[in-house]
Amino acid sequence: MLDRIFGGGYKKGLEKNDEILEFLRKEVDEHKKTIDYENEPRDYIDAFLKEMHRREKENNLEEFTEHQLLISIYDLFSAGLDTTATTSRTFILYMLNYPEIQAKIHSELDDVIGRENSITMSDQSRLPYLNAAIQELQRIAVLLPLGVQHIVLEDVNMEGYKIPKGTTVVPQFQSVHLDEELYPNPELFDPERHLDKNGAFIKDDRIIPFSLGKRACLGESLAKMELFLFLSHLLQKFEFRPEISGKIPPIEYNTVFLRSPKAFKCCAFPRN
Ligand code: HEM
Repeated sequence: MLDRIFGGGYKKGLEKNDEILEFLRKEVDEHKKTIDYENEPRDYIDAFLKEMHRREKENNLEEFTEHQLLISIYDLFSAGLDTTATTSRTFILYMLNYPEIQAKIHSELDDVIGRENSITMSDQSRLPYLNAAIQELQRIAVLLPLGVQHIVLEDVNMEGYKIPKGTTVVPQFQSVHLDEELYPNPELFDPERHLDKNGAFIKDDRIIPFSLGKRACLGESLAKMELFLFLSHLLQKFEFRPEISGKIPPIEYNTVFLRSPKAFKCCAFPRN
């Protein structure tokens, strides 16, 4: 039935799913052969296997099963890879469309870090313009326009609306991120929105790309670190220009689960 709706895509999806799980199963089997239960875990799989091992002795595995291990690795990769990669791709697209902003980030990086020094998280507070550009990116990109569905556990009254227990709710980040009362001319990429008159970075708690609450993104701090380190290093080393001079790729998205820029080409020139 689902295949008739999705034109064969559902079956193919399930097959791909099995291939990924098989790949992960082999990794777990390799770990089982080489793990040293007495020593520090080498990685997440070791840590999980160690906990399984400890619980096996107590006959209390609960959710620490091998299936759960496979699914949680799958979750971490599927939630963690495309999200940061797509956000980075969106950033490059904006740099092509806003060369004057790219030039400002270049100049801040040159002044504060230089072109040869490696950038670490301890440099973050010294790069207010870059932080403002990343916050603006996460506002305007609206990476997950439909968030993740949740079910209301009890009756809720919200600003006069009654949401009965059991209702499925779908957060819409764009209703805040692109609200023109909060962000005049919301489609304009403008890092200056997030700087005070002295050029200091202002953190904006209304921008919530990682959602809120108990089920908010598990990888938020990792993702923020990744974005800062990837994007700062990319712009420290490269200048991004359109593939054909003057032909700037338009800001257009494909939206499935993620809002992802349509494929575009560009050139990365080393900044020597
Ligand atoms: C720019 C990067 C990212 C964005 C914008 C993002 C955004 C989100 C959002 C909106 C949710 C749904 C929260 C909810 O249900 O209300 C979520 C869930 C989740 N994210 Fe991320 N994410 C990013 C990167 C990552 C990374 C790097 C990881 C891990 C390596 C990760 C792991 C997860 C996991 C495991 C969940 C499910 C949490 C749960 O249901 O309890 N994410 N993320």
